[in-house]
Amino acid sequence: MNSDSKGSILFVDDEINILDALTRSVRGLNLEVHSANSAKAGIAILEQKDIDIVISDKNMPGMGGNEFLQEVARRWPETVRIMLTAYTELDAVMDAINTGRVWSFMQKPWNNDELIITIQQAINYSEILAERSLLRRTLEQWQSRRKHNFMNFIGQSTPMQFVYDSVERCAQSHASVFITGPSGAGKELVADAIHKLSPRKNMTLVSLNCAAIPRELMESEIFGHVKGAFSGAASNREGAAQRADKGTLFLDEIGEMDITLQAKILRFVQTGTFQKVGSNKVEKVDIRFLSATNREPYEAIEKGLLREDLYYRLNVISINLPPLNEREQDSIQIAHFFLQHFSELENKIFVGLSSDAQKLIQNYDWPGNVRQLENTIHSAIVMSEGPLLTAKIIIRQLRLSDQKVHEINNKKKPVHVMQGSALNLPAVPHTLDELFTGIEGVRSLAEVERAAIEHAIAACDDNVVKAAGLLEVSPSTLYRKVQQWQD
Ligand SMILES: Nc1ncnc2c1ncn2[C@@H]1O[C@H](COP(=O)(O)OP(=O)(O)OP(=O)(O)O)[C@@H](O)[C@H]1O
Repeated sequence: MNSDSKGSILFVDDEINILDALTRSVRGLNLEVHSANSAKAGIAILEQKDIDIVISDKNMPGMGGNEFLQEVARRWPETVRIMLTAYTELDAVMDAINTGRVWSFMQKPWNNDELIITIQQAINYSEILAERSLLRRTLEQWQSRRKHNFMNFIGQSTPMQFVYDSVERCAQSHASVFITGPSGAGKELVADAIHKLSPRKNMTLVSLNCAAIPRELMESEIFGHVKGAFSGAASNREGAAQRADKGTLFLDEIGEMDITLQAKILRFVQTGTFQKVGSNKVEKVDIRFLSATNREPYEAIEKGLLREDLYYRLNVISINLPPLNEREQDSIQIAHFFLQHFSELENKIFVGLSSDAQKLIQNYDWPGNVRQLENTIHSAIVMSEGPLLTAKIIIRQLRLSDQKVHEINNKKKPVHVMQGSALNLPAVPHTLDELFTGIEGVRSLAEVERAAIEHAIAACDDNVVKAAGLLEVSPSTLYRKVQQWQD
């Protein structure tokens, strides 16, 4: 196609004077025009050129228009196909539209204005098809690169793909990483994955939970102490700093660390040097720092729980873990994984989750995130017998009231466009009544149109020609629209 033409068109007809007339009719449209006097010659052109629109006669010697357009649909599905027919064979043309061979039709003798409008609509449709196909290819590529599981993580949701990507990207560097996310969402798992994928993987990852260690012991836990540094310090002791030398130090719940100790940590992070408690000797180590909090960092800074300068030092790269209830279908996958894991561990025979259990797991909020799901499945397996893990067992473990169960069961989770490898059409209300209720009932015109058409077709017992009559549009317009939603 030449670069400034608006598209390319191929006319196929066994009558040369028709081909000439068609070519003349589209002269003003700035199209690259090809013509062929048989289906065979048309296919030869399609094999060589990039054709956007094909207009073919229906009745030709040799391969007829029907068969020809079927072949075009099979081999060049993105070429828009229009049938030209001298007869009012509406049923045959409808069948061709219905089965996707044909997008629209023109009757011979044609009206020139109508022909131009149909071709202009076909050009627009062809552009939509090209854009959609590019989008589909991009999504498919992205989908195929999606990680189903990553390191010790289960889950293939979109937000987790970002987490996996960030972990992979930052692991190789020396940069400090600050991990945020609610309790039990997998922050420690992130730290572990970064260390295992880093050049430091053969050295030690030392994890310190700042919330679990008493404040007065924390400094000694990190830097170690010398004999007699404080009462009870009966001998020299190495701290996490020394153990993590050439490796990684993970400071979990950093917002719980004593604020005065945070000043020492800042110096340690800046210089890599420290002194054991009770010692004047300055020691130097080579450490990569990872830290985490389940608090909102800026709130912790405002409340005076986290030093701002320390936060900026530790937060060269940030990774945020989404709560479990924002991870599409991950909760079901994780539940299956733990079901198998704990069945083996506890020597029980559980083969799967019942459908009501899956619905409950999918709709429940899991305030304690993956840890709560893990513990719930574990306790459910211990406290019951297989072979199916049912909603009833989970409800008992979670101690949910009837009211809560009712709320969970009636919750509507958002529809996720990508599931498995197929692309699902977004859900659209199927009746007009479902549309117009309050401000939330305001819909796009496309949705309203689709609902009106679906309503008409259903009301006419799937008789499209009758529905088209009631809607005052042509049946081919209706077929075209229905076909577009299905593509
Ligand atoms: N995506 C996941 N797939 C499988 N297991 C997971 C996943 N995320 C977390 N877990 C498991 O859930 C439990 C809690 O994870 P982890 O300790 O990493 O959470 P956390 O965010 O560090 O929690 P806290 O804020 O309480 O320290 C662990 O047993 C971990 O192995």
